[in-house]
Amino acid sequence: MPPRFDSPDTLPDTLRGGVVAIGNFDGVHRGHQAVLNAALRFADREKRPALVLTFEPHPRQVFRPDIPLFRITPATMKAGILGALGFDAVIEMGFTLDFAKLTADEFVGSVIVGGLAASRVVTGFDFHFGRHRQGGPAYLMEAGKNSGFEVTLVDAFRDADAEVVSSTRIREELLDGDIAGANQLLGYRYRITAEVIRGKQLGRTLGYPTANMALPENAALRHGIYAVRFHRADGSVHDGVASFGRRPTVDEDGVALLETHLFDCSDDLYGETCTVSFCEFLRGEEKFQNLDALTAQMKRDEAASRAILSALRPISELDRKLTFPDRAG
Ligand SMILES: Cc1cc2nc3c(=O)[nH]c(=O)nc-3n(C[C@H](O)[C@H](O)[C@H](O)COP(=O)(O)O)c2cc1C
Ligand SMILES: Nc1ncnc2c1ncn2[C@@H]1O[C@H](COP(=O)(O)OP(=O)(O)O)[C@@H](O)[C@H]1O
Repeated sequence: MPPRFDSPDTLPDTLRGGVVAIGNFDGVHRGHQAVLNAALRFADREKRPALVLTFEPHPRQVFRPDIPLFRITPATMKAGILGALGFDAVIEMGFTLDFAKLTADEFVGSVIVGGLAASRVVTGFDFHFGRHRQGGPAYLMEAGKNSGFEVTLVDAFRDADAEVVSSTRIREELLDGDIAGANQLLGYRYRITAEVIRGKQLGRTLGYPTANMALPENAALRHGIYAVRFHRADGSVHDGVASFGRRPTVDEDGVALLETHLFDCSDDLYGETCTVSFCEFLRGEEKFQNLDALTAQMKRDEAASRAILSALRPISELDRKLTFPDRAG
């Protein structure tokens, strides 16, 4: 995890004067990675620290608090992924309605020049900042000339079908259960981090103990069964099969839970913060007539998941670092 700051004003001198990628980067998807990798290359070439300036909470949550935003990458996960990409620090600038009132000039003066003393700013083609989104790409280029920092604007990144990769598309695919599609756009396997909580203690009696996690209420992931890799706090990785949903067979009106059965672990996981990497969608959630029918299906799910996971390969260098940390090197 790289160091995280809540304001550029608290940066140590060693991290000032860097190459700074600016954006919300929810998901850190392939489009974001095009911007982020450009910043990393410049930082490497120019022997300067590589930083990300992002905003917390997500500005959309501040402007539209009535519409809960499903974050693909909450702040801590985002910082972890940025660290895996190679960034030296992440600045998670507090975003408030007052902060949003800064003019583009004030933002450049107090944040880019004052706080960060940026040598170069790298953003996407459509990044706007300052009151009423008044500062766009042309404004930023001009400000860079006047204030002495370089500006790099990175074009929209498109997938193989020439469609722009976006967080909105990824949210739609997660809701559809198209994990393979979402993973392709992310450039790594979609992951969720949460604490393991207690459930009904029924799983163990079925021969399928499951590590239960509560997800945010608005987690827009399709209910169903998934082949997953499970990352424990000690860094160990375990293959497993997970169910996300309301468990209609055993729980009439329960809340949706993510429950993972690990194939090769019998430890007590309660209270541990763990991460689940989603590798493939197996089937939708069903209501079974009895527990025998459910466990018979769970056995088939386990077999399907084992077959998929035994042949699983990284889809990128980033995915190798995140999903296959034990096979690094
Ligand atoms: C591989 C797998 C598949 C599952 N499929 C279903 C399902 O289709 N329908 C359902 O109601 N519950 C399903 N479940 C959830 C089980 O009902 C649940 O894990 C079990 O009741 C244990 O609950 P507990 O962890 O609270 O003890 C599934 C769980 C696993 C691990
Ligand atoms: N192979 C395993 N996979 C998942 N959890 C396991 C495993 N072996 C032991 N456990 C432990 O058992 C708990 C799950 O047992 P279970 O009977 O399903 O209870 P609960 O309803 O609280 O989830 C997990 O939270 C974990 O602490």
